[in-house]
Amino acid sequence: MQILRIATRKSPLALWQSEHVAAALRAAHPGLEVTLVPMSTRGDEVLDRSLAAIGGKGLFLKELELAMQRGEADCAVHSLKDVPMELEPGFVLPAILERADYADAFVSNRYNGIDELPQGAIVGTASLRRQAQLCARRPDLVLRDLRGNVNTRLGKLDAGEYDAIVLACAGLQRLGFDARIRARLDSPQWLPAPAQGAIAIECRDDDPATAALCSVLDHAPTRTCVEAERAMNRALHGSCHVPVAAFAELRGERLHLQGLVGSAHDGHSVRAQDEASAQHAERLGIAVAQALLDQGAGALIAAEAEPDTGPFRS
Ligand SMILES: NCc1[nH]cc(CCC(=O)O)c1CC(=O)O
Repeated sequence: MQILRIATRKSPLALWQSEHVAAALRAAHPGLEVTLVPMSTRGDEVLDRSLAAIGGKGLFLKELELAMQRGEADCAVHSLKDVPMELEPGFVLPAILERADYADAFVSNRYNGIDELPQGAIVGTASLRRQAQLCARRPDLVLRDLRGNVNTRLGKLDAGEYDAIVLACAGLQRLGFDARIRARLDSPQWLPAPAQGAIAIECRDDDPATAALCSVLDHAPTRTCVEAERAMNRALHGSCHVPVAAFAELRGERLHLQGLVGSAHDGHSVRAQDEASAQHAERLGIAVAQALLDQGAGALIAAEAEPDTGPFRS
């Protein structure tokens, strides 16, 4: 019998996503045995310092990629929004699964949305992208760092450390916390991280057998959308510690992309949007990035990109 070993982080969300992929692969390939290889990564262990400061890029992937190189696992499952814009050489993404809810969630035990928060309320998020959008909408809010996995973050909210927090709807829904979503923060007023809500499978590029097994889970419309979002982020230099948001959607044959670059400090932000044929996803991403740069996005990114300035990612 053929066996496929999936390397995964150990957080509840990572395990859920890997189990989800394992079940889909078993259903697609009767007779295939699929097992999980849970691993710790540096990104999971370092919770007290800014991830950006310790070299944010790919922190959650490195150990899983080493396991694939050592032959201890065949593939790895990731939240695509945590995957660097430039994949490590020697690796490919044979499948990007159909996107779940792309939106951010407003979570609070007392308030129903951002506009209901009292003056000076404390909102927790480690994401510069979320901080920038909060600050643009409500400059009076006090933004506080919030780290840890989804369960940990909800625990800190419940302990009274924050009036509200912002998380991804997809992660909450996957873990059964739908009922905690008090408001969906939706486009066009609020934009998600590039590729938020999409799960990707990674494998070695010299392992076509694994790639072929995984590729049955690929969802072409999702791939098209996230290609545009990631191309935009890449063109902006998009490491993960800049406040960049992007959301693409297909309307028939046309692909629409909205992008935002903001400041987590003064609420200043620039936005752009454009559309193209679905075949030109990458070109569309680059065009929207250029439109953002034309409006001064470069200075916003440079201002946030100094080492040690702060938290990371979305
Ligand atoms: N930054 C961590 C992370 N990576 C992916 C998700 C959610 C699931 C997804 O976007 O697919 C989360 C949690 C969050 O942002 O609330």
